[in-house]
Amino acid sequence: MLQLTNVGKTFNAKTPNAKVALRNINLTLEDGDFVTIIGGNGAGKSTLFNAIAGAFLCDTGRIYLDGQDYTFLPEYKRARCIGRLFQDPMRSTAPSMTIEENLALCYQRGTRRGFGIGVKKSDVAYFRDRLAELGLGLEDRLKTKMGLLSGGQRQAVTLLMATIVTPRLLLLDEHTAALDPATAVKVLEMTDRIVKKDHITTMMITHNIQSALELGNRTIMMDEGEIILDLKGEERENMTVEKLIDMFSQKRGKKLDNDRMLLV
Ligand SMILES: Nc1ncnc2c1ncn2[C@@H]1O[C@H](COP(=O)(O)OP(=O)(O)OP(=O)(O)O)[C@@H](O)[C@H]1O
Repeated sequence: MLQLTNVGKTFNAKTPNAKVALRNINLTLEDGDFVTIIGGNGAGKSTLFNAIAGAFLCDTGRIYLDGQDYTFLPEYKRARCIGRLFQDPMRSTAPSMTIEENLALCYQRGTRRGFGIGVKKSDVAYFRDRLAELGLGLEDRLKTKMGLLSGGQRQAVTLLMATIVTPRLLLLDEHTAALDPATAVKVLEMTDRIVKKDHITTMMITHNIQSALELGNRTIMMDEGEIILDLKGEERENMTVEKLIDMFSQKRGKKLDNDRMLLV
């Protein structure tokens, strides 16, 4: 379970450039919740992920994951339990290392077998099986360097790397936004399959409102550092993109503004 209480963050505090990026965020996720997150430009979505992952310490509030207080834990320690994917698939991988070496690094980190890029023979069969599940034929390319893969293939392997040891929390920051539409659909299907199979508590930022309403079991909308809508159950099932945009305008007295947002 993830719990955020009164989390706040202001960048450049006490300067003319002060920017309140998170305002008093209160949020509880149950185990296995899959929450999609939408919001306009600068709403605070990535900052929320940075706060949870420990890219900086928050000014106020506390963060708990599975009962452990993460508030002051350094980022590298949180990374042992929090998987994170970014828009750029290369960000979390070593391009000059092979698929199996990249997977081995993540697998070893989880099982505390020490570091180094040695790949255990006994693990190779497991990697092959997990890669086969992706349905991209990558199980026969274990020795291919990550840098030679297409964007979609890389993101699929990155997803596997982040989940090869089941994380307590998975943060997906527009992880399909840089892919062509057909590949994005494939990677989203993979994501859904893995998250459901391993019952992973997941948060996914997306600029596609339709897929935000279709994937997962809950949708949060942010604006100006606040959570302004939290949809689940029947209300979410009956929600449409048009209704959501209307709700935003009514609540905030302005139009939803995101140059990358897909409104249809
Ligand atoms: N390191 C930083 N220093 C100063 N301001 C920052 C920093 N990181 C984020 N901000 C500001 O905080 C606000 C929230 O940014 P954030 O990146 O979280 O928005 P977002 O919802 O992810 O937006 P987008 O969809 O445009 O990526 C923005 O005004 C942004 O300029």
